[in-house]
Amino acid sequence: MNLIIDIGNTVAKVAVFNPEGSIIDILYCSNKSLDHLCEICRKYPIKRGIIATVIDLTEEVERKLKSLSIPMIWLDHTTPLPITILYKTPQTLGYDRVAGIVGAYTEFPNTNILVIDAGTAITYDFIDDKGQFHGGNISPGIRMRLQALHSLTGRLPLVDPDGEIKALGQTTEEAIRAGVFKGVEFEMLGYVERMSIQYPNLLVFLTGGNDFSFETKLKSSIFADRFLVIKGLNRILNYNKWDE
Ligand SMILES: Nc1ncnc2c1ncn2[C@@H]1O[C@H](COP(=O)(O)OP(=O)(O)O)[C@@H](O)[C@H]1O
Ligand SMILES: CC(C)(COP(=O)(O)O)[C@@H](O)C(=O)NCCC(=O)O
Ligand SMILES: [K+]
Repeated sequence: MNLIIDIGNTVAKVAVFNPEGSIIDILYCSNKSLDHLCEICRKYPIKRGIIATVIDLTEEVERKLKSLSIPMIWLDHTTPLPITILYKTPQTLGYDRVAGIVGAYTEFPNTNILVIDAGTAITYDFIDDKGQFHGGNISPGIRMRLQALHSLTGRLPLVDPDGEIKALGQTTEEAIRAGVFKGVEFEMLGYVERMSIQYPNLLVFLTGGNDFSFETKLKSSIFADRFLVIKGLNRILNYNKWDE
């Protein structure tokens, strides 16, 4: 079994994959403590693992990871990948972005793909049908936008993301929630429409912890897969198998 650890800015995902590449278990953990790590390692016969992080690890997490008795890959810009990275600063590129792209390209090789990862931040990443990752863009996530409207203004409240999303708000709360969610939706659809013109056979993946319900025509051409990043990490781990 493979142990996959994806540490994001909000939450860590700890998953177990079987040799056939199916997810056997996945737990959401604190990215400050990896509180479920020991539990999942006791429960399954883990043979090897991979970890990708976009934050500096706490001492507690470092200690827990170093205490694992299995070989671990610490994904960085030197790790061999099944794709080509054309990004000009691979050493600062987020490993969750790399993993998401690998996950998508593994599922649909030789295809132009846009991966949208709506997490703490929202990332838009493009890989071409030759397996070359061209780069992408970074945009504030849902909670970040709600937080910014509250923190960076005098009177706006901190609005909960859960609630009705109207086309046009008629209260302050509705106006903020609609402004954030519709803003994200139109931003995403703008990327999809613009890139679909440049790459007619473009496939679009939507992943990340935020839930979206698209009410527009493009909904059909978007593959939603919450587990794209961990699937990509599993692919990278298997691509670097050393005990064969
Ligand atoms: N169980 C959860 N824990 C934390 N955030 C969650 C959860 N489920 C959904 N979210 C939302 O998704 C965002 C985190 O997205 P995700 O991609 O899972 O995390 P990260 O950005 O840390 O990789 C949060 O900002 C929050 O809006
Ligand atoms: C853009 C991100 C913050 C997204 O992380 P997440 O929202 O998944 O926590 C992360 O990919 C990151 O820290 N990137 C480093 C900068 C770059 O990718 O160029
Ligand atoms: K993420």
